[in-house]
Amino acid sequence: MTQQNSQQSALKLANVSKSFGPIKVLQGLNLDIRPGERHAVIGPNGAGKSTLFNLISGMFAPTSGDISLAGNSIAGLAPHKINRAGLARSFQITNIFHRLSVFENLRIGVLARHNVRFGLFRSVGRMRRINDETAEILERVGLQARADNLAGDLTYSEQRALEIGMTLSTGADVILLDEPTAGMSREETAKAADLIRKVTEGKTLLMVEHDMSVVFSLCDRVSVLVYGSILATDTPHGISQNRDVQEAYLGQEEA
Ligand SMILES: Nc1ncnc2c1ncn2[C@@H]1O[C@H](COP(=O)(O)OP(=O)(O)OP(=O)(O)O)[C@@H](O)[C@H]1O
Repeated sequence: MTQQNSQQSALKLANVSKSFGPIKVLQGLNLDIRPGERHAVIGPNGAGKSTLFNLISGMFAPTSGDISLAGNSIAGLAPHKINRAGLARSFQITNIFHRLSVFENLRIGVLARHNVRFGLFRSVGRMRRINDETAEILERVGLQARADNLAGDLTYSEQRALEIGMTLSTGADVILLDEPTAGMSREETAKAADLIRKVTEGKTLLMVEHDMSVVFSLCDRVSVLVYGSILATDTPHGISQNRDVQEAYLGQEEA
């Protein structure tokens, strides 16, 4: 394994542990995500994947250890501060504003990026710039035809695309996606994987994903989380050949 210092990491977790009272959910977890890579975290149910994402995005503070973004510690910061520092997360449970239009949903992130509060457009020029940037994200996630529809009226997979657009709209360099293809048909899954590949170009992606076809087609590296720590990190092919992983996780499916 190559050792990298935190300067070379887009996101780094060093010896991170998290307990809820007596329950140790994560223990001595190390993870080093390189700039520009697409990285999946896989693991059995209850392994701690959601807890891991909650720590990175600031929903919980780690009990011990450090989390850094491009070399700067973010451990224990509030979610909006972590977002400002350059990390955006989409949620496993759809987290969009159903009564706002698709365009308005995307504009929220763009406004936040420019530090503008609702209704306080100070100039026509600024408003135009914000609307132009929103339109660009709308196009990137393929929802132009739905711009004026209420987000609540979109199909499920369109809502997931909107969610991805919302993570992009804040301008973050590091994107966390929590099971972005959960609940999709095979065809929708393939489309979603293509979309994720396209929109994360030049960004760093960390995703929790159960669908191994998505992991294999999309990700540069995979980390396997078992019982609250990382069992292995490798290329998808390396992971599929790893005996420890087969025994702990994949083996169950291949048996
Ligand atoms: N707030 C909490 N208080 C107590 N225990 C918790 C809390 N949050 C999570 N846990 C426990 O931590 C363990 C890991 O949960 P977590 O949701 O992180 O796993 P996961 O890998 O995301 O699982 P799944 O794939 O089923 O979503 C579980 O045993 C869960 O019961």
